[in-house]
Amino acid sequence: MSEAILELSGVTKAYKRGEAGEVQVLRGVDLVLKPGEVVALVAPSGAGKSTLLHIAGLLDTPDAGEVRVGGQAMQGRSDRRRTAVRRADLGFVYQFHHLLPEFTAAENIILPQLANGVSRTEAEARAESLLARVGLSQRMEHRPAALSGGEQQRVAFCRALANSPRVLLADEPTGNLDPGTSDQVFAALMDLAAGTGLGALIATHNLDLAARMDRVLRLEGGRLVPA
Ligand SMILES: Nc1ncnc2c1ncn2[C@@H]1O[C@H](COP(=O)(O)OP(=O)(O)OP(=O)(O)O)[C@@H](O)[C@H]1O
Repeated sequence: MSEAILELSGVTKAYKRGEAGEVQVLRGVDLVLKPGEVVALVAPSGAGKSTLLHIAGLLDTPDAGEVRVGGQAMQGRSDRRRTAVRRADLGFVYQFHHLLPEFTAAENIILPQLANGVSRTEAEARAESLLARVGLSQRMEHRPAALSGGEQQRVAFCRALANSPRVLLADEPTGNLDPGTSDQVFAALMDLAAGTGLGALIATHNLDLAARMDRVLRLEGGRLVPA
């Protein structure tokens, strides 16, 4: 549908495995993500979730098939164009958040905005507002090492949303958190997503969490099927 913010069709991907030939990980993945939809991606370890998220996030290219972001086909686009779309339209959260340790929580959210051409004043205001939405106003000037795991992960969500992406892609974002903290981070995500039209594709092994999202898709035999 034209209103899709992220669309994958017939996406395939294989990796070479030395002498042993190749492993076909994705065999025709179809996905339509609409604005405001939060979709869980579940699959056993090794099924290809990270591969799929990397392709959806324009960090890797499929062997065949199409990826569209905001209706724009990405196939055959230059690296420069793909990077521009990735910066403007996509946000990422990883299990291990990769916050920059030498910078404060606020700076971690400000820097990606400066890289995207936003003025410092605007970037600071956005960082402040995002951190306030996840209850971290009092932690803005702390460095990651002075924050708890849940706090760091909330900062990572804010950073992913710093440039107001259309789509958030998250790989096991609550995997290293205890259940209470994981709930807290998830609630923060839903709060941030609500009303902004942000769509999210979230890989998780946590089936309780998955069940609270709008839809659950399972990666099975290299394809996505409703769970
Ligand atoms: N660069 C690569 N070269 C060769 N094989 C790879 C490469 N990346 C991934 N694979 C293989 O592709 C398959 C899918 O890997 P992927 O990391 O996408 O799975 P996953 O579902 O994210 O797993 P997990 O839940 O354990 O993170 C695995 O068999 C993996 O070994």
